[in-house]
Amino acid sequence: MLEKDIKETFYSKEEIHERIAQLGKTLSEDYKDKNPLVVGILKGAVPFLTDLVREMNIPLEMDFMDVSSYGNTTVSSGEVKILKDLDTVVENRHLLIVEDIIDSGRTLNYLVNLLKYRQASSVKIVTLLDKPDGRVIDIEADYVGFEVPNEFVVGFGLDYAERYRNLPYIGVLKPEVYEKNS
Ligand SMILES: O=P(O)(O)OC[C@H]1O[C@H](OP(=O)(O)OP(=O)(O)O)[C@H](O)[C@@H]1O
Ligand code: HPA
Ligand SMILES: [Mg+2]
Repeated sequence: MLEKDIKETFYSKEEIHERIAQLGKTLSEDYKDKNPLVVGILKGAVPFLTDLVREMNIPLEMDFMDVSSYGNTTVSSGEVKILKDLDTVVENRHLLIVEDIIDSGRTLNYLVNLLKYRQASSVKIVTLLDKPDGRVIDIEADYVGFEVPNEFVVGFGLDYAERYRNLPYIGVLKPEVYEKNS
């Protein structure tokens, strides 16, 4: 059903699960005595976060924020809005922001500045995907799953017009899918 809209697969289900297991192991070592607050950015980070925390065999807490800069398009508007804030006080906490992708860098730049301003002890980023050629703001993740080329990718949390988040792998859509929508 969903497969018929996909032109090419970049990372398979198996490759993604293997990489998440490695990241979880590294993070378990780096955060073992820190009781980190794992901050998931809705909605794209949900599939990655739920798999990642189950590979982290240490005490941790979770909270979620919803910010938006894309709406239903493939181009960032440049403006970041908070749609849902954290419930947790972050002062003196070690924060690990979990994202599905860093593209322009605007979302994460905004979030890192905000959470540092709120006096977190440390703020680090783990992202499933990094699209370095999309960058408009100079920001890097501390932990990266995979690099992707400068194309609009979907799957494993990443959407096009709210669809394809439940695809269990990462790929690109056939051009006619966009044509149907425009
Ligand atoms: O580096 P950037 O150019 O800022 O892009 C990355 C952000 O954009 C997407 O979120 P979006 O705002 O589309 O919300 P969603 O996660 O609900 O799809 C993605 O999940 C990242 O949060
Ligand atoms: O390539 C992308 N795909 C889906 N959502 C995104 N948000 C930023 N970049 C992307
Ligand atoms: Mg999106």
